[in-house]
Amino acid sequence: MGQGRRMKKQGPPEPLDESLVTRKRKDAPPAAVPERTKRSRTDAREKAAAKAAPPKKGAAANGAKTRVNGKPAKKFAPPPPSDDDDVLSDSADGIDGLGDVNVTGLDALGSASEDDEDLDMDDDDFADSGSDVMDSDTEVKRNVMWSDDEDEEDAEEKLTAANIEGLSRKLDMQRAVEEAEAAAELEEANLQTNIAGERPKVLEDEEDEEGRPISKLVTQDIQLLRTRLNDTVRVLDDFKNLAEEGRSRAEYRAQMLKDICAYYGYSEFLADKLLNLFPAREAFAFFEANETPRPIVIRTNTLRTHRRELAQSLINRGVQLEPVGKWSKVGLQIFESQVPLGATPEYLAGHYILQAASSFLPVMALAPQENERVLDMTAAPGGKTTHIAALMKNTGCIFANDANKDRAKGLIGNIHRLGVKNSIVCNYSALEFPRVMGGFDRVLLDAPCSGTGVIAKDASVKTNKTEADFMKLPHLQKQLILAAIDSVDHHSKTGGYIVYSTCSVTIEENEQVIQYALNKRPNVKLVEAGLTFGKEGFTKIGGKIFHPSMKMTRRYYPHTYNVDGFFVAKLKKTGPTPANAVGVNEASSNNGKKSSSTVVNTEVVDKAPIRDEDEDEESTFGGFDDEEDQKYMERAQAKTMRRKGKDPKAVAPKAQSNGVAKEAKEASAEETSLNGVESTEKVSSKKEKKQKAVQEAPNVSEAKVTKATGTSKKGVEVESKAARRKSGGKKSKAQ
Ligand SMILES: C[S@@+](CC[C@H](N)C(=O)[O-])C[C@H]1O[C@@H](n2cnc3c(N)ncnc32)[C@H](O)[C@@H]1O
Repeated sequence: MGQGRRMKKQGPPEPLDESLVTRKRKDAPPAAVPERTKRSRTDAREKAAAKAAPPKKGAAANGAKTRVNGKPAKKFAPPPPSDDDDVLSDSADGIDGLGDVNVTGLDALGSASEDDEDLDMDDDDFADSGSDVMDSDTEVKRNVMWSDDEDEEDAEEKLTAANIEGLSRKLDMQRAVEEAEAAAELEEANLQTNIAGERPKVLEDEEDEEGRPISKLVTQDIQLLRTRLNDTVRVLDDFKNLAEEGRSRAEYRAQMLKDICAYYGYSEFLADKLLNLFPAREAFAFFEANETPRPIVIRTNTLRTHRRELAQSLINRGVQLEPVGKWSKVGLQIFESQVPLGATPEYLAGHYILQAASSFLPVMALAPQENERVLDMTAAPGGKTTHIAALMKNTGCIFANDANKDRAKGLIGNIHRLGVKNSIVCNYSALEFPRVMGGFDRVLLDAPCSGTGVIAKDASVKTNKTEADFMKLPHLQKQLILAAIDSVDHHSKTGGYIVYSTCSVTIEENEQVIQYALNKRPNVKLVEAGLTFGKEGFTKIGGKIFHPSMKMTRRYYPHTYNVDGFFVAKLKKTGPTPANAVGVNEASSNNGKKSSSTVVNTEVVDKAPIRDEDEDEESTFGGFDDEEDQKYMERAQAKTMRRKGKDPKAVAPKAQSNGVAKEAKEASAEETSLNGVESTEKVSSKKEKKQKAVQEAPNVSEAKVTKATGTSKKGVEVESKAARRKSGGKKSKAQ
């Protein structure tokens, strides 16, 4: 961390200090340069670093040291195995941040939050956020922060004198450094900012064959490059007054893109994609924030301890910490540690897990209740599964699934260490759900993604993502979200929710996936995620228009909340998936192999009850008995008719059996059109009756019961199965 960088808390930002808006990062004191240069991938920056940077104090690349503003780096043991891993790639462990505790210091550029509604959403949050919490009324604030989730008795306790002293010292130092930095930056900014009214000369006169300005700075002077970036941003901010005559906005944007690639080391493809997300100034802040790691955060495992107890134990070991913010009851932000956080007795005893703050958010949105059945579709290494278990107080049942066996081992390790007792680990492609199992009260889909929200953790994302990735990943994400929706029981008395999250900020992986789900599944709607901060999802961007309810989704950025970039959406399932809906896996591949379930296009599995059949039953099941099926179908039809007030005996048996599929279709259509509580009850009782009929039927095996339920529910499926039976085909595994 460079000198002068401010230790900033995670969560909603403190109100902006307008006087700082003109501060420029380019003017940061020299010590800050190597910090940025550390992540540079360009020759230019390496050269500049060699020229300008003093030798680095305490490299943080291995995440082995924690240090606080200007303090000498303290020895810090290597991090523990990944607890929190939100990127598909294994390299992006949530604990990379064990390196420098750092902040973006981007309030100077922070126009991002100026229009953020959340600014006035929860005043309390702001009371806690910001680096100035430890001023003279530190203790008062601290008590406020601690008291929200713990016993009153606890709330009255004080932190140990040692910790308070340590924190006070640290804050004094921070404040001094910050003030000096602010003064220096302002002074330099005044010097360097063009004289009022003068238009900065940003664009080169020479042009390439496509008419774009040719930059001569890239390999020459990193500081000048940064100055030009600053100036370009200023021009784009106030184009009318600052642009050179005859120059277009596109020219300045092209210049900015080029300079961002050169300065931060992005591929042009990705830089362009990210640049498109924000206005110029905010984009600059975003790129800049990706150059510094997010603060280290641990999540208290409330299955084993309380946050206060944990904090006290760690303080006694020389860890300086604070509650992460009022928005979380379990997070602790680590400022400095004398001990390896991944090897303390508390860690080994499962009292906490190292987890990025933003990873708390999807689980908070999911809000699992005690005694529910929850599916965590992509669970490894288990940061969120174990959080879900804690919120459920180890009751109910969590199915923690991951397609990657090796990663599932880490998941099992965390489950054991944290004392989770209500979880079953499975190793399926999530695309196989709900065929594997359905009827969940809630499903979390923390989807594999490109990791554009965690570039600070994994700088390789800057260059290794291609256009193909942004086609393949969204494709998978779209299939996964359909599987997630179809796995939820819309009858659930307590739930019926799906949470979709990614640690990416791209539109393709977020809003577009949700829009796809809304299009393909009319039986879901977006609902408020219940998170106290976060920017609204886009309803309109770059010519794309999304459903107005998309604003209920939440976006998180490093530069606005000092957390990893994240996206969270919460959906409520309001009815069964229509039988004619597009099935999961249609034309999709599963790890390169065509999924077995592609066989039946019409089969959209959406079943509330869990299938009882297991592998053995599946393999020994010898096919359907037409006669027996006939009896069952007649019985089911009779029930349906009685329910509708008709007398089944008044209808000829042949007509009855012929009418089965039609009735089933009608019932399905009826269910589909139902909405809201009242209708959910109707559907529920209908389904219960169906199930009862099935259970009452003599000589019907468990396997058949499930099949039969499915048959009566899905007319289309009846037809395709009947057709297969007629052609003599045996039941395939895919069925
Ligand atoms: C973002 S990480 C999940 C992080 C996890 N939720 C946590 O909090 O620790 C995405 C996970 O999805 C898994 N995955 C990728 N494709 C999958 C699929 N088709 N089915 C199930 N899991 C998959 C990856 O192995 C990876 O562990």
